[in-house]
Amino acid sequence: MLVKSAVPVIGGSLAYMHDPLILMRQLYQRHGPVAPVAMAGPGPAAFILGPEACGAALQNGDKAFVNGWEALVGPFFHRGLMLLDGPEHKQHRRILQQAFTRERLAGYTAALHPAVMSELRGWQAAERFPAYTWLKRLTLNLATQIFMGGHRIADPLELDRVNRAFVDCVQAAGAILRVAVAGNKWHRATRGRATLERFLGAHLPAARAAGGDDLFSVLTRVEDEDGTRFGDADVVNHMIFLLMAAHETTTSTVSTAMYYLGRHPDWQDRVRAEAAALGPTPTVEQLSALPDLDMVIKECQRLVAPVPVVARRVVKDTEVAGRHLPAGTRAFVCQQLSHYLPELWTSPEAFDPERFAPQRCEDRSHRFAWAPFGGGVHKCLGMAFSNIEARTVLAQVLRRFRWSVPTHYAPPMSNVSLPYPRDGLPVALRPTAPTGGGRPTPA
Ligand code: HEM
Repeated sequence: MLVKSAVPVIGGSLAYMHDPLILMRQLYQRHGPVAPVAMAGPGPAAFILGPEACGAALQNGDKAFVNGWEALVGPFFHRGLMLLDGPEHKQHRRILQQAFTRERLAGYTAALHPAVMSELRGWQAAERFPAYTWLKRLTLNLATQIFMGGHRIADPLELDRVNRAFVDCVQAAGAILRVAVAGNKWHRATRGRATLERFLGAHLPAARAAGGDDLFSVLTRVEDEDGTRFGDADVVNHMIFLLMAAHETTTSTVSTAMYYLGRHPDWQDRVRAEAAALGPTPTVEQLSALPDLDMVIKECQRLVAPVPVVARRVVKDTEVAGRHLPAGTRAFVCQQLSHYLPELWTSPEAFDPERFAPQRCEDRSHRFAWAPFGGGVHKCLGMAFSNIEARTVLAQVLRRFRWSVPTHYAPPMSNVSLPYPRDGLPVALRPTAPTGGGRPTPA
């Protein structure tokens, strides 16, 4: 029986929050690719470990798995694409894909440049510049501009309220107390979700009429090959989920890159040279052809996967890697462990972007050796957009600043929901061309 040999009850959740990688390694050593684990929540739970088992669960050959996100983020990201299953998921994905074509990407990218430039004007040289805190603010403001059309639809005060409501929804995903009690995270998120629904609902007719290139406008008119479009409620639900899916993950990638580039000035100089060769408003094609930056970003997503685990629920008895998984099991697919397995990667703890170079291709050691964007029918729909956004932000930061972190500094990570540096990632930030200093105060 799966739960019998589980690590002590609540042990799994606490051990995960302490250090997910240590927990995954221990379970893999003790149990192999399917490990029972006691995680907070109803019913038995198992970690799916190693590339073979992760691949099998993600590809879901016998349709035994459905998404398991509802209990974790469901109330606030209700009916987002990742929370749908079966034919309904397939149909919504088909329509949503039309919002992420190469042509649309070019439109979003053109809007990204001025927005990033304007955000970076607030960055100033400092000995302890909290890079993560500022990146988070930057990507949130980018989402408001690129996704919602920004100041076209609302004044800055209203947009601030919307941003706060959105942050409240995201924070509830990691709440320990998962019921609303006046003033707690769950309560704030419940109000936040209502604010977002009201805001987007009120602006939807204008977004439809505007026919603009921002994601909100685009979602009101995209259709699949049969001409099926989203209803108003679906547009709102997808917008709220997309804001969440895009924000934390891209922030994590860029912040991890700032950390490792701060520790490795040789790599920082290499990628700065690539960024410097770009014009101020590079196209999607130009941003896609930056081999050093590409390797750095992949390496950062390997070392700190923005989504270390994806959640599934077993709906009929099945087998993974020869191990029985009964219906009702909550399955956590741990792609982060695969990123550190010594049988797949040379010196997996080391920052070594060239492992992705054509002559080494360590990521091809197994189809699921490197899987920060998941796999199967739920594979990330925003992968291309996120790559362009991360490259745009990093290229602009590299052109304006150089930075470093102390030799033995490693950021203390929070793993309550998606991983982030609890100390805001302080870096010593200097302009590439000296223009004076100042002490930053993020809002
Ligand atoms: C570094 C950045 C990102 C990472 C690492 C990431 C990772 C992931 C992962 C692992 C999944 C699969 C979840 C599952 O299988 O249950 C996923 C799904 C998804 N992501 Fe991303 N994501 C990123 C950025 C984005 C962005 C920028 C967007 C949108 C603009 C986005 C939109 C989505 C959507 C819509 C899904 C659901 C796909 C489906 O269920 O069919 N993601 N993402």
